Formats: sequence, C-alpha cells, structure tokens
Amino acid sequence: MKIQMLGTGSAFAKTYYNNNALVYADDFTLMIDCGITAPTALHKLGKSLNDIHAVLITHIHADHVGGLEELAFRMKFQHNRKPLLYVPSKVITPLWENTLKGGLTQDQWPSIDDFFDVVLLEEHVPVMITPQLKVEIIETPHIPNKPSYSLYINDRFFYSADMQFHPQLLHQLVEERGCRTIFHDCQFQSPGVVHACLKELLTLPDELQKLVWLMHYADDQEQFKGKTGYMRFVEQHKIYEV
Ligand SMILES: O=c1ccn([C@@H]2O[C@H](COP(=O)(O)O)[C@@H](O)[C@H]2O)c(=O)[nH]1
Ligand SMILES: [Zn+2]
Ligand SMILES: [Zn+2]
Repeated sequence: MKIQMLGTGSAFAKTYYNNNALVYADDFTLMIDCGITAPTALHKLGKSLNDIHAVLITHIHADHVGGLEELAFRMKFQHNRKPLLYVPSKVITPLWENTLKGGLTQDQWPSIDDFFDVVLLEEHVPVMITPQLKVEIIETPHIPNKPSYSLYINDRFFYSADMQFHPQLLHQLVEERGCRTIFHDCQFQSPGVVHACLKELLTLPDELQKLVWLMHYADDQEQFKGKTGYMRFVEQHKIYEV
C-alpha cells in the first residue's frame, strides 16, 4: 500500500496542512482523518472530495474531523452519494452529538446515517477495507477520558493518531507483531502532555528510531532537521510505499 500525507502539521500549524493521510490500495483511496484543512489540501493536490472512497476517523479534534461537514454536504448535494465512514464505536456518539450534528442536521436529515454509510470499528477486530488493506484500531492515550485511536495497517505499519509517548506499545509492535514502519506524531516542545515530544521519542533505542518517521509537527520543523536522531520527517504530499 502507499500513503500520502495531505498534511503533516500540528493542530495549529500554519505552514503545514492538518495531519491527515490518503492511503492507496487496490485502486481504493482511504482518507485517515478529515480535518479543517483537508478539503483545501486535496484541492492543492488536484483531487476532489469525490475521489475519496472512505474516511476513517481517529478522534474528534478539529484537525482530524473539521472537514467532515464540507465532505458530507458536497457528497449530498454535488455528488449524490453517502461517503463510507469508518469510526471507532466509542467515537461515533461524540462525533455526531458534539461535533457534526449542529452543522449538518435538518428536519428531514436528523441522523448521521443520512449523510454517511457508517461502519463501526472495534479494538482487536481488524477490518479488510480492501483485499490488500487491513486496518486494526488501537486505543492510545491522548486526552484523558476522550477516546483516541492509532492504526495498525497490514500487520506492518503503525500510524499514530495523536498520542502520548507509549514506548511499550512501540516495542511490542516491532518485537512481537512484525511492525516495520512507524509514522508518529511529534511535538518539539517538552513536556508533550497530550502528544509524544521529541525528547521522549529520542529515548527510543536506535534500532527502533530507524523505523520511525515524524509527523504532526509545528511550523518550526526546519530548526529540528538533524536533531531527531535516526528518526526521519514525513513530508506532506510525498508518496511513501509502506
Ligand atoms: O490538554 C490539552 C488539550 C489540548 N491541548 C492543545 O490543543 C491541541 C489539540 O489538538 P491535537 O490535534 O490533539 O494536537 C494540542 O496539540 C495542544 O496544543 C493542550 O495543550 N492540552
Ligand atoms: Zn491532531
Ligand atoms: Zn488530538
């Protein structure tokens, strides 16, 4: 499978788009998260929201879900179809009740099902989105009591959503589950609090760092080139085979 970041920016970055991704497999395009800047980032790539076959949501911060209203309205009124929406079961109620309902609902369309074909995801139950795209959600710590999920794709690629540093999970994925590539959010400033920060990620052993690519970074990323150990930066819009 291939992955192309629509953006690699942190929540409030201004020079990078939101940290959302396009995953390509079997002529299918899955968008991981759809933040405020996703429609603009797609436009920049010469793509339309109609090119997206499905969207998977990791958690309800606006840099991950803020573009869903435009997606839903454009699909309904311009393309006459309901997009496929993969959502962790613990996220579906807050996504609708706390995020989308206010903007989307109208008398004749009272429910999220009026806008999306929703597929609920459960931990430990991988889904085959296409024959060559297997996705498993892993609940990872981000904001206390607010569910947030990272992804383990095709038993070899870990994509952190927004998560606090969790070295045990990274070790387990690599040493016990065959993980070969890790795309990880990275906050440059310490302490990370709700994200892994660079100082924490630099404590990973060299062999693990070599598998790690950093994303969800702030506007001052240039200043950190050469200061990330063996870890490399993901570049937005570049296509990676993983
Ligand atoms: O406890 C918190 C919660 C949030 N923040 C800030 O908000 C953003 C939230 O967006 P993310 O997509 O999770 O990045 C986070 O980056 C922090 O800047 C916080 O500092 N503390
Ligand atoms: Zn974020
Ligand atoms: Zn977040």
